[in-house]
Amino acid sequence: MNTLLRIAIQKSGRLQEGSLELLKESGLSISNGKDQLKTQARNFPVEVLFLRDDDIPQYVEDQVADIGIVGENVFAEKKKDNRLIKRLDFSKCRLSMAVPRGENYTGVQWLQGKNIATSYPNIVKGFLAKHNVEAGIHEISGSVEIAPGIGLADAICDIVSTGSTLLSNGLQEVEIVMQSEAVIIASPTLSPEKQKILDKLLFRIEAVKKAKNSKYILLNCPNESIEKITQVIPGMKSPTIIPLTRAGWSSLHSVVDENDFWERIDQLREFGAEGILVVPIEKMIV
Ligand SMILES: Nc1ncnc2c1ncn2[C@@H]1O[C@H](COP(=O)(O)OP(=O)(O)OP(=O)(O)O)[C@@H](O)[C@H]1O
Ligand SMILES: O=P(O)(O)OC[C@H]1O[C@H](OP(=O)(O)OP(=O)(O)O)[C@H](O)[C@@H]1O
Ligand SMILES: [Mg+2]
Repeated sequence: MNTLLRIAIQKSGRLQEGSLELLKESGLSISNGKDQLKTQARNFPVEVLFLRDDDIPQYVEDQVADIGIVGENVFAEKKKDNRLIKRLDFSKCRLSMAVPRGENYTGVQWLQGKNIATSYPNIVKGFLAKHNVEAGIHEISGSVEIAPGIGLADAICDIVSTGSTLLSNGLQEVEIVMQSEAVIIASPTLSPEKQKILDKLLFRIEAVKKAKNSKYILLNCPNESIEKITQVIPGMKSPTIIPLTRAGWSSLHSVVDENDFWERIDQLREFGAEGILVVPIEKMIV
């Protein structure tokens, strides 16, 4: 029988779309019917399991799944026998402490002797121990932000992204406990056949991730600026230079990092670049 790598992803929720999109952009042809909990890629030796995200670390530890995509917060909370093998740049959020607005929060010591509602008791325990604070932990599985308002707790520790849930529940964020994003976790041991499939998949994922963080850039510039512009956008090896029919001018093609994109554009314009075109890159193999 042919070996299949089993990948567990969230059935529905905040991670589902990003996880499926990543696998599809990596060239895997996957059909996901509404109530389908298991499917095999048509063109790659992979089987996808659709599960509750909280259960994924256990499935990976038990080797029911070989790898899984979860939030780093869930990986840290569950403390299962999993390896974190790749950060994926989506579902970015933070796990934060929040207290009712209007409370005079003076620092972590404020939490001493208080009650904290959270779905992440292990992470909160670790945070409190690190700061030598003793507090009660009230574990609830959802709608955590409601807890102070109904007298269930003095503070909460939950996921924050835009902060709008905190705002609409009259809470203020006071401590960032951890930053999180979607990650790939793997069981500690994989057979050589499965490891080979995983390596192939990780290579593709890296190409997709790099492409998302980069843009292809084309511009026209006077020949005397080529050297300076090359220093600003060196590209993968070096830019491509194509002479224009207009004497003394060239077209320069390169790759630019999404993160410092606007800064680079300003520098390029200073050096006389004109007709700048910026286009997305679909895959990038270095
Ligand atoms: N507002 C947000 N912005 C960005 N990422 C988020 C946000 N909320 C949650 N996440 C990330 O997505 C993960 C899944 O969140 P979701 O709310 O879908 O979980 P859930 O309700 O526990 O789902 P399930 O039904 O699978 O148990 C979280 O563990 C976190 O890493
Ligand atoms: O800072 P914000 O942008 O408001 O996001 C934070 C909220 O997002 C998540 O809940 P979600 O909306 O996924 O609903 P859930 O309670 O069903 O998990 C999380 O549990 C927070 O409540
Ligand atoms: Mg869950």
